[in-house]
Amino acid sequence: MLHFNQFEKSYSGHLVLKIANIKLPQGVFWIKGSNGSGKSTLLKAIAGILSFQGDIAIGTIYLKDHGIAYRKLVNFAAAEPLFPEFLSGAEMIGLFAKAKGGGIDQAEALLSEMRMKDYIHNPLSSYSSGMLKKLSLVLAFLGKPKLILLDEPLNTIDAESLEVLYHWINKKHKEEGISFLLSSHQPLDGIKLPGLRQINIDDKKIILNF
Ligand SMILES: Nc1ncnc2c1ncn2[C@@H]1O[C@H](COP(=O)(O)OP(=O)(O)OP(=O)(O)O)[C@@H](O)[C@H]1O
Repeated sequence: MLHFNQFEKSYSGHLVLKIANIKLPQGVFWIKGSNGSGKSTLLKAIAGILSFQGDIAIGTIYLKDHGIAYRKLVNFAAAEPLFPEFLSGAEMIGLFAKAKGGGIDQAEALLSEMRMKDYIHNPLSSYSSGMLKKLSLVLAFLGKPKLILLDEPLNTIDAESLEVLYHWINKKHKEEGISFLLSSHQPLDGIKLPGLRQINIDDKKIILNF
C-alpha cells in the first residue's frame, strides 16, 4: 500500500529518519516512538507537506511524479491543528471537500456523528482546542483517500468523540480498505481497533512489529 524508496529526512543537515526500502501493507498502524523520534516528521512527509530525499508511493502513484493525484489519496490531521481563525468550520469543510472531492452528504454525516452541527457555522476563533481537533478529524475523513494519517488523534477529544473516531476507523478500514497511520503517546485500544499493528521509530529507523 505505502512504499518508501530511499527515504531520508534531515533538518539543516541533521538526519532524523532514514527508510531504505519498505512496503507497508494495508492496515491500521500505531506509530510509537519517544519525544523527538520523528513521528510527526514521518506523517508530514507521507502527507506531502514536508520536503525529503527519495520518494514515497501509494500503490504505483509516486508523490514526486504525481503530486496532485498522490495528495488526493492521502489525508492528514495534525497533532495541533492550525486553521485561519476568521473562517468558520463550515467554510473549512467546503474548501477541503472541494480539494478532496468529498460531497455535502458525506460532510453532513460526519458532522452529525461528531455532534458538531450546533457550532459549525461559528468562526474558528471561537472554537475550543477539542472542537478544533474534531474539525481536523472530520476534514481527514473527507473525500476518497486510500490512507488517513492522524497525528495524536486522542489529544483533547472527549470520550464520546473517541468512540465515534474508533467507529469511523474500523468502518472505513473494513468497508473501503482505507489504511490508517496513527501516532499516539497514549495507549491505543487494541480491543476498539481490532487488527491494530505497531510500528516503532527508534534510532532514526522504523521497525515493523508484525
Ligand atoms: N522544523 C524543524 N526544524 C528543525 N528540526 C525539527 C523541525 N521539526 C522537527 N525537528 C526535529 O526533528 C526531530 C523529530 O521531530 P518530530 O516532531 O517529528 O518528533 P515526534 O516523534 O513527533 O515528537 P513528539 O513525540 O515530541 O511529538 C526532533 O529532533 C526535532 O527537534
